[in-house]
Amino acid sequence: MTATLIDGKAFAASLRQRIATQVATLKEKGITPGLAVVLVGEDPASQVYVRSKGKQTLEVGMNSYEHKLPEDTPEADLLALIDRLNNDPAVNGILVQLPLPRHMDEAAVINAIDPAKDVDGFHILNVGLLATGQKAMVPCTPLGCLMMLRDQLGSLSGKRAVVVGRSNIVGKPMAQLLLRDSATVTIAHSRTADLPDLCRQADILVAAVGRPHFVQGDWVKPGATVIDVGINRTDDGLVGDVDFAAARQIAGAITPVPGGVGPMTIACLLANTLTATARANGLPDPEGLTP
Ligand SMILES: Nc1nc2c(c(=O)[nH]1)N[C@@H](CN(C=O)c1ccc(C(=O)N[C@@H](CCC(=O)O)C(=O)O)cc1)CN2
Repeated sequence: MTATLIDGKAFAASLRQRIATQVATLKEKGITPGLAVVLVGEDPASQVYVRSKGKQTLEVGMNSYEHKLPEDTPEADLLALIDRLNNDPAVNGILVQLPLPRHMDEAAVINAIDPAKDVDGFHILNVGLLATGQKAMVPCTPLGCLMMLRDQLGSLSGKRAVVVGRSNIVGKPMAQLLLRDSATVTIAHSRTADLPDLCRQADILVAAVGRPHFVQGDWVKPGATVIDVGINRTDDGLVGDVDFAAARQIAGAITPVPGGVGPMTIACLLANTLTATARANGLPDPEGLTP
């Protein structure tokens, strides 16, 4: 038996459709959500992502503001731009595309963003709110994974989840979200002892280590749901962190790369922008877009 494919591209398209409907309702009230995306430098992948973000923002009816700065921009100039965006009432969401050039202090830049406009959910305040189970802005990639998991499995309560990867952007917030849904969560990484054995106990296996085909097929528990967050450019093209061909023979359901988690990242960015806009205007959180 081969696993069910979790189609992130289709899921993201239907999520964007729901967001567009809710944006139209807001616009009837005279409110148009605005998302500002800042790109520093010319990293080719980042340029593609920023272009997609701008295009999809406009497609759902929001205003898009793009700021492209040269690679050698002084950090002070970036911080001054963030300050302007923090104080601009037309801007509800601010995102600084990562990675930043090496001369910049990523944490200082992220923490300069107004937490209420931090649609990436990377600000230290949002990290703390999520960790303590309070209303936060939630990082887009883990939020997208959670939506797909809930859709696939219904309740996550009592499931054993293993998250392979401990990054601030994916691994740690993913674990927080799974825990919030009452899964039993282990965060593992490349130095975890007996990692294959640990993964074989997982009903939900999330791979976010950034190493091509790191998770082998025989690490997967029969019937498990496998979420592959990896985006690795190799000579064989774009591949995930999971050996997809082998894992799909054993898993119950699995996300492909490309076409799995990736498209959900941008759809959830739009969802977060809508949420930030609603909160800024004293409205209830939009239906089905927050954890
Ligand atoms: N400020 C941020 N920076 C970065 C984030 C982020 O969430 N916030 N995440 C990644 C890059 N990223 C969005 O910015 C992103 C990555 C991948 C995709 C995607 O749709 N991938 C496609 C394949 C596209 C391709 O060919 O490259 C897929 O998986 O199907 C969207 C967004 C790092 N930086």
